[in-house]
Amino acid sequence: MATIPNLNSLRRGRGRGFGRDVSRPGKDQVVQGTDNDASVSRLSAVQLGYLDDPYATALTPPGSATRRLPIINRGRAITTITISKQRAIANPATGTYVRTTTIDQLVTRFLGPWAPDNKRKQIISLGAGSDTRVFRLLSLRQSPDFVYHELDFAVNTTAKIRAIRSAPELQRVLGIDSSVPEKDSPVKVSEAGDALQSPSYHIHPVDLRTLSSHDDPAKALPGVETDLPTLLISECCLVYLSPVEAQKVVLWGETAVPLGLILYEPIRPNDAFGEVMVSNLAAREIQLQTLHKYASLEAQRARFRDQGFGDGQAAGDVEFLWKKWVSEEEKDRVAGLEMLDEMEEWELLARHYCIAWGWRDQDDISAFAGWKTLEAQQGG
Ligand SMILES: C[S@@+](CC[C@H](N)C(=O)[O-])C[C@H]1O[C@@H](n2cnc3c(N)ncnc32)[C@H](O)[C@@H]1O
Repeated sequence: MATIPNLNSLRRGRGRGFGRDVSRPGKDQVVQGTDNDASVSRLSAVQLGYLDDPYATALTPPGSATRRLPIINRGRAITTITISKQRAIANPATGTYVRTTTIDQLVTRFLGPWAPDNKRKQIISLGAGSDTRVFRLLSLRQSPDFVYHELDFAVNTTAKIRAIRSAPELQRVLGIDSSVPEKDSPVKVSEAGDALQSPSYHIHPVDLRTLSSHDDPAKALPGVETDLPTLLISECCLVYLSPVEAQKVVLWGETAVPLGLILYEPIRPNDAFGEVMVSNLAAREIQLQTLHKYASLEAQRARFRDQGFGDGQAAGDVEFLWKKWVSEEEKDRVAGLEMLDEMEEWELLARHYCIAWGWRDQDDISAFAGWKTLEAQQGG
């Protein structure tokens, strides 16, 4: 089986004082474990035909595959509880159909159609966990016109690199050829097995809370280029940081301009469904630290304005995105996959998750031009 060369030549962050993972046992372990929810839900959605993702199996821990409820496959969710007739599904990590396809659309428009002379772009995925997006993108674009960085705690980056080492389909996408001597391979893995570097894809073991102590992203994260149009993605990640820490991560990202930001987060914690969602999470010792501060679509948009995005911000909850961004043909296809008899429940659930996106073009660079025509939701 092909393996990734384990070269000692890659210097890791440890001991060099930059953006390294200094995570703490206990609370951090619970947060790190939320990636498992995300990967299991992704695999469930793939196995049932919601998503076409040939990399989901390889990146889901063996033996953890479970079939999720239909409303979770279509939308997203967490542990089930009964409030009168309604169940608050509250899984902090589930990225499935609506969220995945919506973020895919934003990412595709940011990258633009592939062309040999495309200006390179950069994507930084915060708390990427076992996400498969980079593999899907690399397999679609003949010659990558982007560089993709994934950041997460070392325990999760190590697990991901281990999965890559044992999955030929992932290695093929990265251009790893087992017949090529290690020293000539374009893919380098750190001695500890927690960092990976290649021309188009980097995995960094880093605690996001340490990033803001470094002004220079290129020094904090090897391979980050500060002159490329850059998109930060947080799929249910910044919500685990305190509001101040989360803001510092975005401000840190500003040093690479122009900057775009996509957030996928729960909202509306103060109605009956939201309260149960919060208490379900608390039972798992999970606290979504920014949830009450950014509790509505309007609060999410204000968050972007406060962070200097001005008018370049928009948001929609999952119910809106399903209605407006998914074609009728695709809705019919998805509707035929599973019986969904909990329509009210689905809508309730879908109103409690949102995607917010913001962009800051500079000097008329049009990296985010494709976002400006997308329909966003008005109101709170
Ligand atoms: C709910 S999972 C989402 C994973 C992935 N973004 C997805 O949607 O499939 C949250 C991820 O954020 C990571 N995370 C949370 N806080 C972090 C921090 N301070 N530093 C690095 N990673 C963090 C967790 O380890 C976990 O992998």
